[in-house]
Amino acid sequence: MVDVPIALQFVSVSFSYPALDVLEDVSFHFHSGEFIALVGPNGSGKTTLLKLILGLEQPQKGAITLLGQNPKKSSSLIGYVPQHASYDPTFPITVQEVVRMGMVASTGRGQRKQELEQALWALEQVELAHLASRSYSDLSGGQRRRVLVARALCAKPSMLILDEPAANMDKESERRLYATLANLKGETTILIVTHDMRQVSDLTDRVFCIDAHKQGKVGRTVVQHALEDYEDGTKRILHDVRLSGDQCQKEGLDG
Ligand SMILES: Nc1ncnc2c1ncn2[C@@H]1O[C@H](COP(=O)(O)OP(=O)(O)OP(=O)(O)O)[C@@H](O)[C@H]1O
Repeated sequence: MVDVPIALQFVSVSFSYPALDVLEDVSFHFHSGEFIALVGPNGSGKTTLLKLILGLEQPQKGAITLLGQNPKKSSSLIGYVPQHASYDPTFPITVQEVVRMGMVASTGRGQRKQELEQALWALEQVELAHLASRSYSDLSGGQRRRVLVARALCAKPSMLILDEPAANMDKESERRLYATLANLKGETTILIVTHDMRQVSDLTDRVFCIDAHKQGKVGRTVVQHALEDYEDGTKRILHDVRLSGDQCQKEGLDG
């Protein structure tokens, strides 16, 4: 496992908006193939951290490496599943067409057949291939979220980032979504961002919390906490057990 490459690394990163220090002296990393949860209370800086990962904002201090490069260069290797995707319900678009949007940048004309096959493959991953020709607006909220996962998977990303994936979902939709993610675990690096500070999915290898400020600092930092298995199949975040943000779960994985 020593050779598993680092997927994302923050080294002493600080970021402020003009009148607000959000993140200060943040260092953590995780490896390819890991299933990572990033949690933080409302307003703590989760979206800001995602923007930094996706290269949409630049840190004032420190360095971020995503898949071995500056995030601006590697963000095309990321499949991003937003919390909400705005759409016009009167616009007649099928499920398959929504999924194919995930490939707009990667394929040119004349590759329609390959695009269709890839879209179908992505829909199979989320167990919705049977709805490929259905209108997107006819789907339930939970099904739409899984279509967005398929859209992100379509371009075969190296890392999947999901923002509050189970927000407003019923239990059954949530179970199906996590069953999809369980199938992807290990093959794709997965980062899930949520504001639930108590627990994470049992698929989670490690959890990073956007936490209180380090002494003498104004912005928040990121701390790795230990996890404990709950009886209901989730994992509880042990806030009183802090691990170094650079401590890997597996012996010998570090570096
Ligand atoms: N463009 C901006 N300019 C100035 N301040 C901002 C900007 N975007 C966010 N903030 C502030 O930065 C802090 C962190 O915001 P951010 O959206 O990253 O938090 P969050 O953890 O994603 O919150 P939530 O869970 O509510 O979505 C908040 O205090 C927010 O008001």
